[in-house]
Amino acid sequence: MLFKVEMTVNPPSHLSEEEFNAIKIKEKNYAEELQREGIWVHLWRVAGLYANVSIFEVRDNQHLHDVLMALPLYPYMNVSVTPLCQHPSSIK
Ligand SMILES: O=C(O)C[C@H]1C=CC(=O)O1
Repeated sequence: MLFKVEMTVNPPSHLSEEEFNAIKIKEKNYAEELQREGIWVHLWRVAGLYANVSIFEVRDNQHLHDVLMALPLYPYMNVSVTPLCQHPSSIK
């Protein structure tokens, strides 16, 4: 199942720069692992914003939920999920 996921990061004011950077390193490692596994299929920065537009390929809704809940930055993000299906004019 394919989903478009939009994430906007809201850096917390109660963490030091070092504490937040440590979370960002964990997030980067997890994001790279999910990309290597073929789960995080596309990851695009939204120009001018601390936000991304992503495509996830997962087994089911529960799988997507588990993947998103495990994001180290999840507590500091607004996340929006849109289910995708085949476009009738797509040649893929
Ligand atoms: O920077 C972001 O958009 C948030 C998040 C997504 C991947 C990653 O490494 O951090």
